[in-house]
Amino acid sequence: MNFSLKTIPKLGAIAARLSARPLSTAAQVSLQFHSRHLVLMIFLDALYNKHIQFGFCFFFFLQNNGFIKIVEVGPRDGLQNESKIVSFETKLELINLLTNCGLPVIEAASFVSPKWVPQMADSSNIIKSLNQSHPTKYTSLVPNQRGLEMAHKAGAKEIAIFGAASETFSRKNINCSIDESFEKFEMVVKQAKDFGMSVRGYVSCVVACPYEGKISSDVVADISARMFDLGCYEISLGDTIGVATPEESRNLIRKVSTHIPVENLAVHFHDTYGQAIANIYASIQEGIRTVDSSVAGLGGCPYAVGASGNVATEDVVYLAHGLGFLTGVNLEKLVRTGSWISEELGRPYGSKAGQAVLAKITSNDY
Ligand SMILES: CC(C)(COP(=O)([O-])OP(=O)([O-])OC[C@H]1O[C@@H](n2cnc3c(N)ncnc32)[C@H](O)[C@@H]1OP(=O)([O-])[O-])[C@@H](O)C(=O)NCCC(=O)NCCSC(=O)C[C@@](C)(O)CC(=O)[O-]
Repeated sequence: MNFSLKTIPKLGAIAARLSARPLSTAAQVSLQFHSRHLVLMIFLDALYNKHIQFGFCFFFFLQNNGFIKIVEVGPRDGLQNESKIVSFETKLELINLLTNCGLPVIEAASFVSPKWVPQMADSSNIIKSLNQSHPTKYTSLVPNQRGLEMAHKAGAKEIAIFGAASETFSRKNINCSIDESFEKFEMVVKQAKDFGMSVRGYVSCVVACPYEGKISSDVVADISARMFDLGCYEISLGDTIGVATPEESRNLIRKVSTHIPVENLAVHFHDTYGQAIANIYASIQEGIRTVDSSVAGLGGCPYAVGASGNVATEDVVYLAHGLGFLTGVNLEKLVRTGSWISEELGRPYGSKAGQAVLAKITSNDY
């Protein structure tokens, strides 16, 4: 391999990250500008020179350190709370635009009761209209057997079950106790696996509940472990009402990751108190590499009054790229998508990074 003056600081940066030390300023700058090319260059170089072991090490590094997987929840979590019904065409256009931005996972639908969440009533048609063999994975919420059957019939390849660490929230959200929800989930996960689907799991109210207040991290760890043991490949920790602070997020991840490997955890922060980006930064420092977010910061949970939208995907992408991680997401396309859907919904554009990039795009200075 040819080492150049350009590659040395970048390799130093990788080594620094591997040894969990902070990046030097020079390395941060060089990573921000060259990381995509560097990744490709090192990997191809390793293969070309038959440095197979090095190639595998690097691939392992990429899998575990260099890539932040963003789970875009805008079309589901973002839209489910909109009071005016969003047309099928607009939803589909949104999902297709997000796919075109390079997002690896998009939560596109929700097979829940249309009486409870009318906005998601067209989920079957949405899933039927998506190309399920596209590299972007499309996932859907499923609360019970009925929802699973509908998702399967529509052609869904992945579902997400959703429970809570609060008894009251569980009853308000899915009309059953935590234990009853696990009885349903057990059957849903088993049948989903028989259908060849993969299953993600959500735990809501991981820091606090809108009805019960503070939630113990021991309870969260226990519920998350129960869900993981059912066969979910990933557990997303939901700060449903967006009250967490970075220290609380850090402590929570430390606690839950004593039960579940950190690679199988995701974070899902709402931004009610403007702490979501700080919480994600703390989570990344604790080893989290999967982050849920919503384009333009859309959203809110219908059963958590006052909770604001998810952290904006644009802000997460800007943070991740700034830290030298890859996301596979084209920020400019994402910003155009975020600005478009905000206009469609008649809302102000809810991403700080998005607003800044948009100002540059429109002044031709990007
Ligand atoms: C779970 C249920 C269905 C129980 O609702 P239920 O009323 O107890 O259910 P049921 O079995 O008695 O059925 C009642 C009616 O709903 C129908 N039904 C039953 N199931 C389905 C289904 N899957 N799809 C379509 N229809 C369904 C069923 O057929 C029946 O219809 P009817 O006979 O009256 O005409 C209901 O409580 C529900 O739909 N809840 C959904 C709540 C929801 O979507 N919340 C928002 C998502 S969670 C969230 O946002 C948090 C998260 C994930 O983002 C993470 C975070 O931020 O914390």
